[in-house]
Amino acid sequence: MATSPTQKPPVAIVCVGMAGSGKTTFMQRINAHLHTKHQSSPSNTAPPYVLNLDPAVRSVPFDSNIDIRDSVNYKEVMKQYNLGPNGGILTSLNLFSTKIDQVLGILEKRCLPKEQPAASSQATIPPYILVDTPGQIEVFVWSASGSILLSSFASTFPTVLAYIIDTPRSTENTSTFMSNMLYAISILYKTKLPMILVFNKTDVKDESEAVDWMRDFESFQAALRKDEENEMAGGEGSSGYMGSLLNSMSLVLEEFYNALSVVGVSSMTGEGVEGFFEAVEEKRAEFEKEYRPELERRVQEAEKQKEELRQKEVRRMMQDMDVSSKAKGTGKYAKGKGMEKEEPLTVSDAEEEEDELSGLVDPDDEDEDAEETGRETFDDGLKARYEQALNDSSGGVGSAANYIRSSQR
Ligand SMILES: Nc1nc2c(ncn2[C@@H]2O[C@H](COP(=O)(O)OP(=O)(O)OP(=O)(O)O)[C@@H](O)[C@H]2O)c(=O)[nH]1
Repeated sequence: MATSPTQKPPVAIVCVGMAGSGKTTFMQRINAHLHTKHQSSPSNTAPPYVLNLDPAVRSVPFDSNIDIRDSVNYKEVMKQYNLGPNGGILTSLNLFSTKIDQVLGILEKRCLPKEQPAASSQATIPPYILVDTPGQIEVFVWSASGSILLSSFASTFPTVLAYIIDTPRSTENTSTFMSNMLYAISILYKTKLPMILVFNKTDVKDESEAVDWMRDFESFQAALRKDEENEMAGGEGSSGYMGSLLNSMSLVLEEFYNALSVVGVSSMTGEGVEGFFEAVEEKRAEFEKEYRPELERRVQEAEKQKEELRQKEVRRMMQDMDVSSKAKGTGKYAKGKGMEKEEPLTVSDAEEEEDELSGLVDPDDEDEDAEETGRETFDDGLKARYEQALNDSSGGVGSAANYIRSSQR
């Protein structure tokens, strides 16, 4: 049995963008494109796996394999918790993210390559996982649940962000364009995932102007000057401090632009979709080369911290046991173990001491000594068992607590 070499794990494409930028239409377009590809060649490609994470959407124009609306009722959440629309979306996402282990379980089962006979070349796993997100981009990108969902995807699949931009609106003037780019940069640094800028709605206005502004500093300068003149003539534009701010920012952003793939797409006509999937494949390679090692380093760091915490717990427990032994007068603080010999207080004590020296021992005293030794052995045994329980456990404190609980039953 061998794994078919053609079966790569799917790339998770997470679509984010400002409200109305065309995320859902774009999702519908790329979903349709992959389904058409599957129908024309069923043995080479499987259909995509689709997730809808927008709890507030009324209807989605594509079939989702996993839909947040099946698990969380957004309207009910708003009513129950007395929330507004954004709070409702955030709470719905929080509730959904508590089930992320189950979602990942399903995704792993359906989307990860399985062992299959080498002879079989049939593509059985989806080539892509498509994820639609809520229109309120900040609710997803800046919330704890958004981070949990994204990092969970990225820990299992190569994950790429598709940042959808409304091209006609975004290239209206230089300040709108710059605001959009700054938003993209903040998401890139927040999520630390490879990103593709998708200039959408190219049937209305093509992406060439935006790409020029990004790649050619002179061209952005020219656009800025035009905006200044426009503002002086009473129109909308950017002059004065705004102009010089935009000027300096365009210089600073050069580095950021270089890290991005840029594509122009019309979700209406389907133009540019092939180019988008080429960019996704580039980003898959980038994810494996740059992001995967960084992710693994972070996982190792977290494991190391967990181990250190566990070791600290073991030491603390051992110290606690020493203290309790001291309180009982057993263990290393027991009689005859490094403690100063006490003066006899009474005549009978002195006689007992003499008897000990002469080898005459009272049978009752023998019992006491045996009891003492027994207690020491018990303490040592208990220590060893605590140590064993803590060492065996991977959950540290929790497992020690379980051990204590079970030993009390
Ligand atoms: N001309 C044109 N219109 C588009 C294109 N893509 C989307 N639209 C239109 O843009 C509007 C918003 O599209 P949606 O897909 O609902 O945008 P969205 O980002 O999912 O919106 P929210 O989920 O509300 O944030 C709709 O009227 C679409 O028909 C495109 O490529 N060309």
